[in-house]
Amino acid sequence: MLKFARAVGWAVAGVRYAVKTQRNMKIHLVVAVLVVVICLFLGMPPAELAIMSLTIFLVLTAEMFNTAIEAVVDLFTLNRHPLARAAKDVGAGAVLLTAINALVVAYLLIWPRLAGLFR
Ligand SMILES: Nc1ncnc2c1ncn2[C@@H]1O[C@H](COP(=O)(O)OP(=O)(O)OP(=O)(O)O)[C@@H](O)[C@H]1O
Repeated sequence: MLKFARAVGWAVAGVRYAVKTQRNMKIHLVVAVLVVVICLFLGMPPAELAIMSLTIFLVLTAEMFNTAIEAVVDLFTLNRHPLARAAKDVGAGAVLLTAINALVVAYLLIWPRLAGLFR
């Protein structure tokens, strides 16, 4: 049990590191809170809230992996190297894909409800 608690502590430290050091992670978190508030305000049903939750955590998780990749690359070399660039670019590309997915989901689930408010 103590071992599990310690592992959770290290995992939380990882999230704190990403939030502290990554400007994008802070932006993702602010946007996530705003989106959750909007979804609750719009009275979104549970199934759609679950999709929003998955979408939000997908972006945050991708940013965490991207941060880990950047740290490992920088640990390995601070010199310019095509493979270092590829690793960082691919990590950033993964975050971009999850962000595009988030836009699609927001367009499908939030936009119609918001538009409905002004009709
Ligand atoms: N060692 C390297 N060799 C070659 N290209 C690199 C290297 N480090 C970074 N780059 C290039 O610069 C880009 C930005 O790298 P950087 O480490 O500044 O990441 P970042 O996306 O700005 O991260 P952060 O969110 O921490 O600012 C990378 O996507 C990559 O194209």
